[in-house]
Parts: sequence; structure tokens; C-alpha cells
Amino acid sequence: MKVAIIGAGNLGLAIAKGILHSNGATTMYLTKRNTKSIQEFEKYGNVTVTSDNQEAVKNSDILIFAVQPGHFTTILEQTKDLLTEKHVIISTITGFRIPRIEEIIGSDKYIIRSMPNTAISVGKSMTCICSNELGKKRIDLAKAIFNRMGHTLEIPEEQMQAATVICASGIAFWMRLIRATTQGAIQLGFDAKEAQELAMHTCNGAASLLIESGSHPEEEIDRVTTPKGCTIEGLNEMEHQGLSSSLIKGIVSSYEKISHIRKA
Ligand SMILES: NC(=O)C1=CN([C@@H]2O[C@H](COP(=O)(O)OP(=O)(O)OC[C@H]3O[C@@H](n4cnc5c(N)ncnc54)[C@H](O)[C@@H]3O)[C@@H](O)[C@H]2O)C=CC1
Ligand SMILES: O=C(O)[C@@H]1CCC=N1
Repeated sequence: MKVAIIGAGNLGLAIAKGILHSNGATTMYLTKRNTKSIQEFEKYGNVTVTSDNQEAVKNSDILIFAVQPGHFTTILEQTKDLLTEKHVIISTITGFRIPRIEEIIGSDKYIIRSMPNTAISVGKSMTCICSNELGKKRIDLAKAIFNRMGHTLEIPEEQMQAATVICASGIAFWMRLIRATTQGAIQLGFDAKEAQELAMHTCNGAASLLIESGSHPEEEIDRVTTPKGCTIEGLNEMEHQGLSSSLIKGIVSSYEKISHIRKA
């Protein structure tokens, strides 16, 4: 698999790390306007770092675009004449709809739109994907790529904004929950390092329980809530203070904002 990551910034580099850790590429191009900060990636023998997007496109089959939305149109314009039937175009760009990509490069290209999250760098991304009509023929390939770096779900393009909130922004939401748990643990007497260790591994365990058992969260809650015990006491107090409500409201606000940005 010859991969180019066009725009090796925060997300692009996270994807690059995920692919490199899973030995998922025979050759990889990483592009950036100023390549100084990513030069070290050339220590991996099969990686070429360059600011020349055209060179990267010519020498790769899978093109993963991870630039800021404002740069995407120009880069597509600059590279569209080099696109051939070997290329699969994968966009990670928030709010940039497939019909807009087709307007620039044509609908006769394999176009995949993806929404990974930054946990892709450790192989644990929840990635949502969709494609244009032709891209359906390559969606299994795209799924295979992202499945090496986590879990993938194919969704209709209309749900991409909602998926951005739940999965991409979701990393930030879960981080805040882990931090709050850490603060609670410190108040109960653990030092900061231990507190974070307890919080993050418990979070990991909770998610793994659901993923591996397929059970509903409330079933797992029932298993730990002793009648008149401390768990239900804490849980009910959290709900009195609006835990579920504030999470849902935050998610809806985030969705309203992303919908507004897209209209702008
Ligand atoms: N799914 C997720 O978790 C997230 C998705 N995103 C989306 O991913 C995209 C990238 O976001 P970040 O990585 O945070 O941005 P970033 O600004 O860190 O990275 C973009 C990179 O593109 C490079 N670049 C700019 N013009 C270029 C050009 N002409 N040729 C090659 N490279 C060029 C920049 O030098 C920069 O390194 C955005 O469209 C954003 O909406 C962003 C953050 C999280
Ligand atoms: O916060 C944002 O707007 C972008 C989209 C998803 C992650 N970062």
C-alpha cells in the first residue's frame, strides 16, 4: 500500500503513526509546507517527507488529506490533473462535503470521507466513513485501513457532522471526564499520578466491558450498585447535579456549532 498523507499536522501525523505502528504501508509520503518539524519521520526507511504534494500524489495510491478546510480546495486544484484510476482519495476534513470534492476533481474518482479521532495514533480510533458512488467500490479497502487503527463504522454522509461531535470532539469530552475523576481521586487522598492511573484504567475497563460483553451500560451499573450502597449514592448525586443532562446538552451545543460553521 503506497500512502500519502497530505498535511502532516496534528491529525495527519496521528494517522501516520497509526499506519506505521501497524506496518500498514509499503511507502509513505508525508507532506507539509514547512517540513522541518517532521523530518525525523524519515528514520522509518519507507517514509519520504516533502512539501511537494504533486510528488506525493504521483508516487502513491492512497491519498489521505488532513489539511485545514481553508487549504483543501487549492491543494485539490493543484493535484487534480495527476489523479488517475489507481488513486483512492480519503478526506479527513471536517465539514467538507463529498459533492464539493466532486465539483473540483470530478465524480469519476474514488472518494472516501472519513472522521477518525486522535486516538488513531495509538490504534484506537473510532472512525466513521462514507463515500461517493464510485467510492463504494473502495469502501472495504478504506475500512481495512482504518480497522488496523481502531474501529470503523460506515454511515450516511448526512450523519458525518453528528459523528464529528461524538467521535472527534468526543475525545475531548472523555478526557474532561477522566480529569474530573482524577480530581475527585486526589481529594480522596491519591497523589496526582496514581489518581490519573486509577481514572484512566477504570474508564478503559468500563469501555472494554461493554465492547466485549455487548451488554447495556445499565446492566453493568446494576452489577456494581449494592442496594443502599455507596455507588448508587454517588450516582444519584451526580444525576441530581445534572451529569447526564449536561453531557447531552454539551453534545447538542457542539452539534449546533458544527452545523453553524458548515453553513458559514
Ligand atoms: N477527526 C479529528 O479528531 C480531527 C479532525 N480534524 C480535521 O483534520 C484536519 C487537520 O486538522 P489538524 O491536523 O488539527 O490541523 P493542522 O493545522 O495541525 O495540520 C494541517 C497541516 O497541513 C499543512 N498544510 C497546510 N497547507 C499545506 C499544503 N499546501 N500542502 C501540504 N500541507 C499543508 C500544515 O502545515 C499543517 O501541518 C482539519 O480539516 C480538521 O477539520 C482536526 C482535529 C481533530
Ligand atoms: O473542534 C473542532 O471544531 C474540530 C472538529 C473535530 C475536532 N476538532
